[in-house]
Amino acid sequence: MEKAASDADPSRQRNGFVGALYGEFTDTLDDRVRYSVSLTESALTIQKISALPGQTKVVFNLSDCVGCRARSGPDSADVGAYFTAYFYPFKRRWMSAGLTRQRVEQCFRVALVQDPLVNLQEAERWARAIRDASALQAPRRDGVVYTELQRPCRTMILVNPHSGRGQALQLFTGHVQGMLTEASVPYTLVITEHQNHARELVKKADLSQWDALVIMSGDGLLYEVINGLMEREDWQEAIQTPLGILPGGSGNALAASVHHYSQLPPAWNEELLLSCGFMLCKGLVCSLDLVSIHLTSRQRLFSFLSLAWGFVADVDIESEKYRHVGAIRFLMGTLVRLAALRVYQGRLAYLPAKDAPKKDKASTKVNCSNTPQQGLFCSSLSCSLVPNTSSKQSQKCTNSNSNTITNSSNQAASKNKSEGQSNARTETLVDSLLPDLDQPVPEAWTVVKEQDFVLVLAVYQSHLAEDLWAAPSAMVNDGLIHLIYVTAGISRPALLRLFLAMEKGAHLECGCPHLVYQKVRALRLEPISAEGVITVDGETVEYGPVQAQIQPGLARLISG
Ligand SMILES: Nc1ncnc2c1ncn2[C@@H]1O[C@H](COP(=O)(O)OP(=O)(O)OP(=O)(O)O)[C@@H](O)[C@H]1O
Repeated sequence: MEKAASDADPSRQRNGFVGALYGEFTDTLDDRVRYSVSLTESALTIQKISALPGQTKVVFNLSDCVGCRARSGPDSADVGAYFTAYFYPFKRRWMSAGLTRQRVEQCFRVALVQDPLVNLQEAERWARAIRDASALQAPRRDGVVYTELQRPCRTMILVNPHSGRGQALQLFTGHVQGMLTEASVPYTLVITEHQNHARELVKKADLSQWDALVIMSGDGLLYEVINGLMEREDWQEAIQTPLGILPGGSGNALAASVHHYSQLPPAWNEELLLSCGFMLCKGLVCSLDLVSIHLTSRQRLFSFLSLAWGFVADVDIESEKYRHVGAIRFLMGTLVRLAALRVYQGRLAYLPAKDAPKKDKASTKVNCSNTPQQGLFCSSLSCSLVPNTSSKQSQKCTNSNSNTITNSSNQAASKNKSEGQSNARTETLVDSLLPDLDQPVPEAWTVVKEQDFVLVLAVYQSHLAEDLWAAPSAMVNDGLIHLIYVTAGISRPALLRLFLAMEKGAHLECGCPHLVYQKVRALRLEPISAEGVITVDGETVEYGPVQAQIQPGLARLISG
């Protein structure tokens, strides 16, 4: 029998949570087993009544709860009603070390009176109170600014049925669908039919119908969605649509990064999927850095993960044929490419981030003392908005592979002139740190002396794949491009050691003289080698000169 429900007492309201609840309910299978159940703003405590001495109560943190649902009895003979709370607390893995989220449900029978409707109302009251309290108890990290997803969150879930080992749809139905139902997240499943299907769809979609766009695939599908959103006339608003990631690919770099940011023990495969599903149900949203990438044909792309050239890009593309083996495809690709190790010739320059170390053994910092470049070291949003008619858009491409990286003091500065101009209807995002691709880089940039590389990798999330912790200090919105390059001369064993160390994020501490790591805000790469592969977020793009700049916090990501 319920003893003290205080939902009407406003003095007990805090942060939207309405008072504590206490009740006594029976077991769903055995009426003789009774439980006392109490709900506070942070926990649900359950104790068996007349428990034997030594039997302790069970406490569930509401930060682990995704939802609670009420229902009436299965048939008219049962006057009782039921409510079930769904938790995903950390538990020790079966047969292996470490902790992982595991599903636990707690179901109670409410039979206060003989009137089934009254019992149902009581069950619903409990379910609502548990849901409301749980929504306020999402696991948050200190120092991260979150907003909360709209509730109920109308979610479009895009699934690429061919991603990874071709099991994304089965993984969704097996591991995520039930969780979303438990969390009362209404969703519409869209199964992509071809490449660029998702891109075209989000480009034309009525986004007022959706509170979140979630991708159940590898990183390639999210890349499509982000670029589709940025191609819209209303891109400024569109790119604010919260994005979510559920790992269904073979790399799953963003999913691994998001899991890592939430400071949880490492997780792979289905455990990683469960973790990302849990974050989706909890519905916290933070900002996500994007990187604006300019190709030689003037095409502009938006990237959330990486820009790669050389070894990493080759392995990514060449290992596509091993995708049926899952994440291990990268190791197989690495071994194959190591056997045929290549040197890639090109020029590299970058704009160091303000707090980057001043000295870099492998780089030449060009004197910039007499040029007013402060504007280039923006610590906040380094973009501006100009009408679509901007001359930048209409300029003809005169660039080629023979372009030479040199420094110039006036290029980016002249770009800054356009800052502040805007047109409410069609605005274009301007990359104020970047000169035109056919112009020299500004003087504040560092031009790398070496021209023989094994790899150049710009990454803006912590992970490049589930087991490749490429940029250990990277955060979802740190406003930084983490530039890693390896110069020619590295031995095969040393390169293999680097990749093996990357599994634990230890490659930067290997003391490898060929590896350089820099935090930057913009970069330019000009391949000299006639043939090669450049990838953006794991997708092949046009080969040739390319430059990029960070656009801090341009998008929004469901995170934890
Ligand atoms: N139905 C589809 N048929 C064929 N290609 C698709 C389809 N849906 C999406 N694609 C494309 O497939 C490519 C790979 O998708 P995605 O990166 O999401 O999966 P993946 O390559 O298996 O994952 P990962 O990048 O983690 O290895 C992307 O270029 C995407 O645009």
